[in-house]
Amino acid sequence: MSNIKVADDIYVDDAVTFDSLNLDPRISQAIKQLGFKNPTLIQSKAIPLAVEDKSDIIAKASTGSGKTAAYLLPILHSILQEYGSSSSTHEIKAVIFVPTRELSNQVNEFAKLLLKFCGNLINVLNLSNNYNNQVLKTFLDAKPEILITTPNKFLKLIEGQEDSDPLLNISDLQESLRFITLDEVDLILSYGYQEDLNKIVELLNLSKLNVQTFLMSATLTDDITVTLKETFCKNPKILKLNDEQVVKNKDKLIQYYIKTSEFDKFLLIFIILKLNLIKGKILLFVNNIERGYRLKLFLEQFGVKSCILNSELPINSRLHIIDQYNKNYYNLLIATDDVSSLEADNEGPGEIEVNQNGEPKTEEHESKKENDISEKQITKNNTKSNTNKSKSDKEFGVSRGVDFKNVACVLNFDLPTTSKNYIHRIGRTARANKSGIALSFVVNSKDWGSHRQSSLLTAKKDEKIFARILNKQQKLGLELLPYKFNKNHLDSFRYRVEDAFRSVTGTAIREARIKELKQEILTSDKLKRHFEENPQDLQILRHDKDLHATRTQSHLKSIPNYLLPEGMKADTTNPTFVPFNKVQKNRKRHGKKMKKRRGKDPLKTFKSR
Ligand SMILES: Nc1ncnc2c1ncn2[C@@H]1O[C@H](COP(=O)(O)OP(=O)(O)OP(=O)(O)O)[C@@H](O)[C@H]1O
Repeated sequence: MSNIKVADDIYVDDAVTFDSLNLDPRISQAIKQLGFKNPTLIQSKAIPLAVEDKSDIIAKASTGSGKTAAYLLPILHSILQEYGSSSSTHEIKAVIFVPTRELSNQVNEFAKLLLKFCGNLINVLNLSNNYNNQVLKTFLDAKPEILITTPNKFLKLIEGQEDSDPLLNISDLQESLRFITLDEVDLILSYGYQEDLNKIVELLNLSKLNVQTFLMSATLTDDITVTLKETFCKNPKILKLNDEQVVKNKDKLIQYYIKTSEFDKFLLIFIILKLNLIKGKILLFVNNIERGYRLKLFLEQFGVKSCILNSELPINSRLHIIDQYNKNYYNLLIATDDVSSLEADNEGPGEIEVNQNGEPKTEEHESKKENDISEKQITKNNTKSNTNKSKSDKEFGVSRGVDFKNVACVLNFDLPTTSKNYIHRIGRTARANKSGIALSFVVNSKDWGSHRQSSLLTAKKDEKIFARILNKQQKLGLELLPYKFNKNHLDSFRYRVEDAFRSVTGTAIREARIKELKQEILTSDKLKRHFEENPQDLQILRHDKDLHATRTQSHLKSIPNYLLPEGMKADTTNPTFVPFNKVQKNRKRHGKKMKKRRGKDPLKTFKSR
């Protein structure tokens, strides 16, 4: 059996078996091997409609409800039915559009698992891999049955570019294409791919083709549905399976919040991590890349290891980080959920949009003269953090679609800028029958801007967004609880936290960012070939190494006994008491182990070819 995670019980449709769906036996065999016993609700509804009625499908179903298989299974089954046991000629039959490279990779991996027993009958090409034109041409000439791509990449292939002719021939495609999927369709649109999609539809002359479409998302507004329906579908079946499912899941996911000032977020995260208040793996979201490094460097001073994931890192590193996180190599992943690319909430009146800096746009904001000095400075800081945006990957996204495994807690260090994105972020935990918590820091409006270095533009609207989040969750019968802790403990740690925070200067952050980038580029490009040949070496390559961009203050790494809250203090009268910072001993042993391993570090022994 594969070690792939299975969907949460609440999504599974016990009344239907995979056998009753009469899928091709080669696929049924693969499904068995994945350990999937019954289809999920969205699968049991969508598959017969797609396979037997050949209907177009528009599906709105919760995160983690198995939407990927709901469109992949009918597509694979139909191609296999057409090919039978052999196919003399390969043809491009399906294009799966995704918003991000992370998702592209995930769909690719999943499709390959489903095709395990099909030999080379159906080939899949993941276009998020950076192939050069010659290699790409060779791959495309082999006519892989399924292309997984962002709309922009696909458009380049059919339109050609300044320096190259189109790599895909439109009339061939018009002849062969049978399926189009838009996965996480609303995100595809909010990533600015609408224009690309329009051009693709026009170039392919889609309305004249006999193509079956699948439009999938967890959050799909009626407006989007109407627009897409007209452009892509012919009499689609619309399946909406969200909200009741979320409600059923309410015992598994507990949502907390803490109202705080901006600086106290750093104090809180220090306490939560250093006092081990959350058990298990944490996926922490910040709203821009600079924040991620600031937090990493801040935590590093207390000996708290973390790993960074953002759009600036090369795609190979990003995929490797997600893979290692899923294999439990890291306890804390700091992911940048770049709010400038996030969509606005479509909640009717009071709807908000976000601008380049992640600042929610409102009429009031647009017209207001920004004459508040502190606000100007914060704007400058926040803008600076985005100046490298051109170098970052537009096709990056982790709050949507990515199947992070075993996340015990989603921690919104920075609150998202829309309630919709909140739903997507918290959907990364309490998956696959596991329970989880979501904890969100909400900045009090009155405190916003009072501490310039820790301030973030998007936090100015935290209370407004939070009200919307509460409202949306309440409609689903869910609640957000205040996270209870003793506020007096904050003050005893304030001095150390301020000290550590001061060391994380703008220069330190810039240096850390460059250092990590260089490290990751080296990892990504030069070592790619080495790792292809020696996959076992990948295990040694960790992404949570200290960046050491700040002055080291070793006294900060452990908490003196007198600062610990009652109950965590070492009981010197009791010889069996295990003190809070017992890890020191293990760390030594661990250190030895690492020393031994270091000899094998491919970064140190690798010779470029
Ligand atoms: N029938 C099934 N039985 C058990 N597990 C399943 C089944 N179908 C899919 N899964 C598993 O459920 C998990 C979630 O599936 P998937 O990623 O397709 O969900 P999703 O609806 O696309 O979620 P998101 O919107 O978060 O991307 C995956 O780990 C997948 O392997």
